[in-house]
Amino acid sequence: MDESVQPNMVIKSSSIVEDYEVLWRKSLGTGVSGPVRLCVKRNTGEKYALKCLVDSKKARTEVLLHQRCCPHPNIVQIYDVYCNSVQFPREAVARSRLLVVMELMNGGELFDQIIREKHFTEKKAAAITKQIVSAVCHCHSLNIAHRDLKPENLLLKEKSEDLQNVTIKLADFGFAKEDIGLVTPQFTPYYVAPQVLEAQKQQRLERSGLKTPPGTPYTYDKSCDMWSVGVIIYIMLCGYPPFFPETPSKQMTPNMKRKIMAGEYRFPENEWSMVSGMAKDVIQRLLEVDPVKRMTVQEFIHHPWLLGEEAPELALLSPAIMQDKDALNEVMHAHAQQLTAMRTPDTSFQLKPLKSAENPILKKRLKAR
Ligand SMILES: Nc1ncnc2c1ncn2[C@@H]1O[C@H](COP(=O)(O)OP(=O)(O)OP(=O)(O)O)[C@@H](O)[C@H]1O
Repeated sequence: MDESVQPNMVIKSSSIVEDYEVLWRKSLGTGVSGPVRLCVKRNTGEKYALKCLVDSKKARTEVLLHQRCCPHPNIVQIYDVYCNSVQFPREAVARSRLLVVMELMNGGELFDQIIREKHFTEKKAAAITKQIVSAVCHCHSLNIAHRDLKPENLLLKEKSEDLQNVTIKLADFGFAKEDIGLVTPQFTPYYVAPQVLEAQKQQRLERSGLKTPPGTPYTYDKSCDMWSVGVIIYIMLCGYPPFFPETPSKQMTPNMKRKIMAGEYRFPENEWSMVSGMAKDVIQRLLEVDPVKRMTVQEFIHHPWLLGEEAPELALLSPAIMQDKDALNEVMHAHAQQLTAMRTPDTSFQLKPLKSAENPILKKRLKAR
């Protein structure tokens, strides 16, 4: 048998070069897992993007969850996956790698296109958001949280003069997670207690053979995706992020964490006076501190702002502000850091086992048992 099969995933063990010509030196972009390369299907001449991942449980989860979310018009499509032994120059030995053939996104990253826009308006920002939300809605309805929603992972199908007509797709499922709300109780911050209850309810439903209804349940990881969408909209509308450190910093400062936890951000008059109240309402609901109260994707998809009917046609200041490449890189770095912080379980909230409690009243009670 040529293929190893996991539910929803077919991995070919035949050599990729039989089917595709891989242009190993042609990098389309680089991430932590190395360059994404160009490849051409031999029997059609069609071009694709190729991501090479060292074979591991994590890599297989990435591919599996990405494939589960395909096909969708706003998610980068996976066409083929191979598991081949590959040795790159400067490597001592060959390594088993997953070679993921994806649709080619020729238009680059979303923010690079926004910078080039001559007349970027709130209406366009709403149209872009609609596509992003459609992708997120699809993932969440399958109980998959993306957890790495950042501008670098929003790719354009092709280059265009006008963002209004371009298809935007979500890429990179490297941090995606099946999210049915199974949060280990000892790592659960107190404020997410309702979702633990919800998760337990869902577990009971699943055990009894009932399927999880689409769009539910509410869970922490999904709410993080919504927070990210809020940050991305905020930046599109004004050109800078809602939360930023006073001085440039490579690390996430305690003060930054405090600001995020307290929802401490503003709508400075200079850039925001030209933005509608409806857009601000959307941002406020997405940057809501309490993940339980934060707007879900199901709620957002019906929000009138997404229709863009009442959005002003005024040219926003954001493209000009984002042209400062260093500042923009700092913005993207800060957002990536914030996402990392959100993905890390907060061990400071670990609940002590009852037996090790120092509380004298508890000790007395335990003795009396
Ligand atoms: N389908 C595609 N078509 C064209 N370019 C792509 C495609 N997928 C990825 N790229 C380019 O390659 C870059 C890295 O891709 P990707 O984010 O999937 O890799 P990664 O190693 O997981 O990165 P990260 O460091 O963001 O986790 C992207 O930012 C983009 O510029």
